[in-house]
Amino acid sequence: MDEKTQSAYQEEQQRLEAAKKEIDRQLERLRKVPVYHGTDLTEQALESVRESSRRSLGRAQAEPYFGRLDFHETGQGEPAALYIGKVGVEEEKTGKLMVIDWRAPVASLFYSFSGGRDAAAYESPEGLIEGLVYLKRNLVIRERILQRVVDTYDRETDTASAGDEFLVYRLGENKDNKLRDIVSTIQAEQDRIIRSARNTALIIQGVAGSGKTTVALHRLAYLLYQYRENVRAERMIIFAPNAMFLDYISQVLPELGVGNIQQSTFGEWALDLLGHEVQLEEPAGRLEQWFGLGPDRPAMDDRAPGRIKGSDAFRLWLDRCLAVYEQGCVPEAGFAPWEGLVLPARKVHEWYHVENKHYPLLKRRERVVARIKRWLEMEVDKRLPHERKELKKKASQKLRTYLAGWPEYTPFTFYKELFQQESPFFLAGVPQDLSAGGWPGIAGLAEESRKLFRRKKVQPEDLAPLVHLHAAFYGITGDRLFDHTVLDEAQDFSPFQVALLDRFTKNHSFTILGDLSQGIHAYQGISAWEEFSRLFGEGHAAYFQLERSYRSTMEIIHFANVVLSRGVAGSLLAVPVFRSGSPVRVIGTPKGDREETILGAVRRLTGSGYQTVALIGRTEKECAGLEKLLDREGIAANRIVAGQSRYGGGMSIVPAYLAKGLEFDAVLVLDADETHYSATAPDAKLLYVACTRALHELWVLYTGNPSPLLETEDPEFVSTEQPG
Ligand SMILES: Nc1ncnc2c1ncn2[C@@H]1O[C@H](COP(=O)(O)OP(=O)(O)OP(=O)(O)O)[C@@H](O)[C@H]1O
Repeated sequence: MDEKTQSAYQEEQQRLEAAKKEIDRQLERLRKVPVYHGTDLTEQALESVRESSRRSLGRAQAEPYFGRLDFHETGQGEPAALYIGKVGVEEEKTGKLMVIDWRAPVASLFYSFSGGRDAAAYESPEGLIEGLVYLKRNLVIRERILQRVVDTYDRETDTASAGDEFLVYRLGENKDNKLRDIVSTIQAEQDRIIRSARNTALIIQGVAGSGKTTVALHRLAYLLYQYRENVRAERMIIFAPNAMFLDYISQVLPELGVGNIQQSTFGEWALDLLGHEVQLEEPAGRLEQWFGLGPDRPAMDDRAPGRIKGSDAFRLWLDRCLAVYEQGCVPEAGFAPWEGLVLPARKVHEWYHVENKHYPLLKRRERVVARIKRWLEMEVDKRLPHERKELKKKASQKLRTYLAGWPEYTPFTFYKELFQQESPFFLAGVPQDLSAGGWPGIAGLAEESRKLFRRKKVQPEDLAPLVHLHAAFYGITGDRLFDHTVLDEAQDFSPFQVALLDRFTKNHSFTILGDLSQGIHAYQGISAWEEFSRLFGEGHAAYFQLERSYRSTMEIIHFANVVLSRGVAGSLLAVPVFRSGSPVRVIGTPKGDREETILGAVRRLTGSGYQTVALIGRTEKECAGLEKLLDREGIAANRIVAGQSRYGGGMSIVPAYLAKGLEFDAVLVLDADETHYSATAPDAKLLYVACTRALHELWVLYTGNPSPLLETEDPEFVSTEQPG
């Protein structure tokens, strides 16, 4: 350690001792105050403030801060040393900020400043604040002990070289089985997204490992801090592809001190809203259909049911059907409860189409029916008392018949009817362009849907239409509205889903993140982000692109980029952080040696001290075979299957299509031959997903001929030697 570093270390050591003392003292004092359980409202409010302080200080105790920025604000006395941590802490006596919350405006400088003698600036509620940065320092404190002091900028020497070095040090660490917060190393391009204004739909295209999921979670924490008067955690929601992924990311928000944010899959949310009127068809068969091998795989193009039912055109078609229903649902004839009396159709139409126009469809029906009943009662009352009983009986029978011509649909019964060729809505609603071949598969699709609906089952792509109908029939109540909505793996969402969620989200407040290159569910997702941005209308959406990848070593990223570019022309390629590791190993073996090679590779990787290792197969069946193989050798592994809700970590066996979003210290991709991964876009995306799950080490195994997507030539990044 040179002299300068030593003195910096000592200075920080002293400062840390003082900070710990102050935090401990405050916490001790607060813990001594008995917890108030009474009913006095003022006392309750005070208790809630104390409880929140106890929690914050408790979190600050182990790691009070992670960064320091010496900033001299223009026009102010002296440079101030600002310490930045996960929670803000005030010095009790002076009220001075001892630690600044990472989300505070001034802390943004810590992330955006990348060196240079020029003035730096940050946005504050009072306007733009300018000044000079003298020092930017990263501090690693673990369990109250100062472990590292790294200056990433020093004005004296005007150096800003160590920024990446510190990041690379953090990235080089092994991962346990959960995603973690990144507050100490948020990058400037990520920070811009995190701190973007609330009332815009952010669409973030980011390469694999660019921190999209992590950034979205940090953004939630930021919004809760910055707009605490207007947004509530329980009114925010994260939609993720499956329950296991939600489990995998479940640590980040608590680490950031945020609780109570709703987390769901789109399916769960929709089924709940529909009161479980329908059930989802088991996903396994569908996944097998799309991710199986052989010639029966359907084309992932616009003819896929998910693309049709998820399109905006389908939503517009539904709206036309609803309009047809709305126009024609009130019976043509008037209501005649008994001979000589008629409630003219004109009157009922007026009640429905004019007076109650602003109510949702079924609410309107309810109100008009109640009105007819009131009218009837008044008419009965006008008659002689001894006639009334008989007339009432007759009238209710007539009313039943009258209302039978005005059916009370549920979202599902209405939707079901749209798929019947003879339905008036189906015929009246199908737009010309569709029947003229806009949706070539529509007839087959309708037939498939009819079969499924008979069993009261639906596919995922039916859920957005059903919720759309639900909203038209019953409206959207205030308690269903979100202050902010996050869509992770958004490339797998349909335009219909996004347009629908926009109705449930206040002020287009969205964070939509994904990667088109990982769009392996192209049978339901999108092929360009404009499919979403145009839904929000001019000025309501902003687009960001993240190109740097933080997860994997340079060698792995280089290798994965080749896979992608060989299958998908013109795709956005990841730029690695300068972190070098071992070359990717591409190992070809004769068929008879496959099992031995796999076992050898597994033993080598698990013996290398990695905490998480994944064997990524192509199909569910092949993964089951791998599980058996390891089991026979007494090697413990968790096989990941569709629909599971927990992520176990350690050694995993997983089909590539379920590995999306996850990451592992080391990855072994199996069966990367020409049959399993051909030079097509869907296969390239799948193999790209598999390869980009690896942080530090990637091995790719094949028997027979290698996949044409594999790079086997470049010795700088790839080794084809058999491991000794
Ligand atoms: N600024 C950063 N500092 C440290 N680590 C980072 C940073 N940004 C991202 N990472 C790490 O990179 C990895 C990838 O992050 P994340 O899973 O959020 O990326 P992603 O873009 O959602 O990936 P994918 O699309 O491949 O699922 C994680 O381990 C995360 O902690």
